[in-house]
Amino acid sequence: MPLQHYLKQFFAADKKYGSKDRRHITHLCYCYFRSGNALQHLSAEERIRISLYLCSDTLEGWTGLFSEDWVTAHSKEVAQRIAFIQQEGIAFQPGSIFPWLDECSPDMDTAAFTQSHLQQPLVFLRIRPRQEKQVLQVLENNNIVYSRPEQNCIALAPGSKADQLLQINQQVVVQDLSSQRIGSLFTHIHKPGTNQVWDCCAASGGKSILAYDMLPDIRLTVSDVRASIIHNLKQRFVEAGIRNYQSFVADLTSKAGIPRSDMFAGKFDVIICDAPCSGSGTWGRTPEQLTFFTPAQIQQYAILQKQIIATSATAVARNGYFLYITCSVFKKENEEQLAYIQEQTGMQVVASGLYQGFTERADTMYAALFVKS
Ligand SMILES: C[S@@+](CC[C@H](N)C(=O)[O-])C[C@H]1O[C@@H](n2cnc3c(N)ncnc32)[C@H](O)[C@@H]1O
Repeated sequence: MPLQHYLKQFFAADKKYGSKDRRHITHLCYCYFRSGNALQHLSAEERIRISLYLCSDTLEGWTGLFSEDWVTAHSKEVAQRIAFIQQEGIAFQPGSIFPWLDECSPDMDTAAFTQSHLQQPLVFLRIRPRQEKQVLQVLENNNIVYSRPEQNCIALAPGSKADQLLQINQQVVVQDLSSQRIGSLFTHIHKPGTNQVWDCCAASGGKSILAYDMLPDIRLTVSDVRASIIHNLKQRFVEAGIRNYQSFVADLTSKAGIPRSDMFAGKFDVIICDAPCSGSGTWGRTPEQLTFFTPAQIQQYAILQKQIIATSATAVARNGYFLYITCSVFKKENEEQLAYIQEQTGMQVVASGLYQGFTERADTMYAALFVKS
């Protein structure tokens, strides 16, 4: 169970905690998990205290937990906070926060990646076409502090109220920076006429809305193994103004899972395969995974991904495109799947790479775009 849901249930079951208590307990639990596997030799209390020191940009409200020299030495820079606690004799190796570095994509800056878990990622919004002026006006009128890492991207501090002031899905979509950058791969797609696009692991449609906003003349088909998430997608599409699309529920581990699979062969100009994965590029948002993840899961995901690829890739039309995406940092789910797709389908790589969002307090993702010439 995600920590967020666990805490919600915990607070609902015991009403004695006021809103400030809930906020503080939540913060301490998240700090505790952010240190991953690095401070496991300490007692829980001490681990919470040291993690709090490492993860906080400011000790305001918490100074009573630390001696005066610790408070004075506290820096805004994570690297300096790490250096200080090491100098104080606490055995802390940032590399142990995330102990599966050998499994990671070779291109990754592993030192920066492990350290990034000590900081909560930002919230990113994607401005939808023709909404920029109104969106910026709302942010300015409400004195919201933001930055723009990309023309259509708004980066906000966690807990910012901006999403309550804007029309979500209509004016902006909540979408991580790396997902937004993956959208630029759609600029490689050149095809006259209608683009038949199948988002085959659609969840609530984040990538579908991105494709809708970026590809001209698009006809969407969406599916997922979970009926409940397709229900959410339909609601979201209403808000996003997407009307003409087909949807169905399908388990793509085998062709038998697709209704009328014979109708699908070679039908789609673009297939988006945003596959189920370990999510290891997003653990800055769910740091409890650093404690509960077991490496055997990497292989399980890799098998599931291969099955989904094998089923969905047969539906790519001649001169069509296949976009494989994960939010994982593991090479078994990324580069090794690229090799598998090439080998199994003969499709050619147009572009591929790891989107190292952790350098900008965003998620890390992998994408590979193929063409079937
Ligand atoms: C990474 S999420 C997709 C996120 C989505 N594209 C977005 O942008 O919001 C992967 C999705 O794959 C779905 N999935 C898992 N196993 C599947 C299977 N066997 N067949 C089809 N979809 C599956 C999950 O239900 C999940 O919604």
